[in-house]
Amino acid sequence: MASRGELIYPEDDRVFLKPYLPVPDRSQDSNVPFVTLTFATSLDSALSLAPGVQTALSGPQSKTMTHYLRCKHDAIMIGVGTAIADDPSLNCRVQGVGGYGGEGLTGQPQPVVVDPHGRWQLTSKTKILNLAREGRGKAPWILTSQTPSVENVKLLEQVGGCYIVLNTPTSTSEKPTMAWLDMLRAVKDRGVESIMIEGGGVIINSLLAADNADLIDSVIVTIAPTWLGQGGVVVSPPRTEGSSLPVARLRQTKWQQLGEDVVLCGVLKA
Ligand SMILES: NC(=O)c1ccc[n+]([C@@H]2O[C@H](COP(=O)([O-])OP(=O)(O)OC[C@H]3O[C@@H](n4cnc5c(N)ncnc54)[C@H](O)[C@@H]3O)[C@@H](O)[C@H]2O)c1
Ligand SMILES: Nc1nc(=O)c(N)c(NC[C@H](O)[C@H](O)[C@H](O)COP(=O)(O)O)[nH]1
Repeated sequence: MASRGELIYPEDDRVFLKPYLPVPDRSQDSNVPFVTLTFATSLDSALSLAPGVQTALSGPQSKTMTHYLRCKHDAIMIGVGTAIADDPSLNCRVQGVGGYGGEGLTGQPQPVVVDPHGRWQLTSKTKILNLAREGRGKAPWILTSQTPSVENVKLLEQVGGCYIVLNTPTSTSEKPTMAWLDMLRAVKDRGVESIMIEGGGVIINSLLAADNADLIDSVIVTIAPTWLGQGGVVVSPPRTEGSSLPVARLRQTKWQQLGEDVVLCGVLKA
């Protein structure tokens, strides 16, 4: 019996997800990891009420599914917008899969934050650093394209995290500047065989865009029965200029009701 606050993911539900999970050794010949794109969305395709606002969409069952997914991947990636908005933990909190609360770090995903322009100011109160200090999650890697601040490096390295500086051309504007292939190769070079990419909007929309969608192996979306309304952070990837075709379509789809939500799984590759 689980005590209060513990998450449990039933065996039957695990079977449903299996075809979409990373296959051991599958990507050994590849120079990028197995990529699962996963997020929770409203009926109007919103991830949150507004940029910078953390918005609970998943109910308890689908939230547990997300945590189970975390333990099935070597790494978990978010954008700096999400890091700043959510002050996330990025650990797996499902009972019995290892890693949380005294079982060491086995089974915990490596958090990776995409922060090309060094927007994320770490402090002694940053949740993920404290969790790493307490052995309840791994210390993050931060992918950046510019030299990080001395203060941030110190706080990060104290708990075992690091910056990974990618030598891609930078711009002075706050526009994404790092190529997906370079980011995924960088983590693969450090031993990551599988990664789940959780968001937010800029991350998801740029990954789903035509040039990058081939990098995605699986898509697992939680759809919550709610409309967040206009002004939210929306999943709606850009269409190739001049094209009147849809950006992407899922194949091999399966749907599962989890509590009041539905979980949609599929693949993008033919
Ligand atoms: N519902 C969900 O599943 C879910 C998941 C994640 C985040 N969220 C929410 O989404 C919101 C944040 O979304 P957002 O769009 O503002 O931020 P984001 O997390 O997508 O981060 C955006 C930033 O990440 C960097 N970035 C993204 N793609 C990049 C690329 N290809 N190359 C280089 N840098 C890149 C850039 O600095 C960009 O400004 C928050 O409100 C958060 O709570 C919801
Ligand atoms: N599955 C899911 N359902 C949601 O309703 C929601 N808001 C998110 N958001 C995704 C986001 O990437 C992380 O859930 C947060 O950044 C917080 O992560 P923690 O729980 O603190 O580890 N994800």
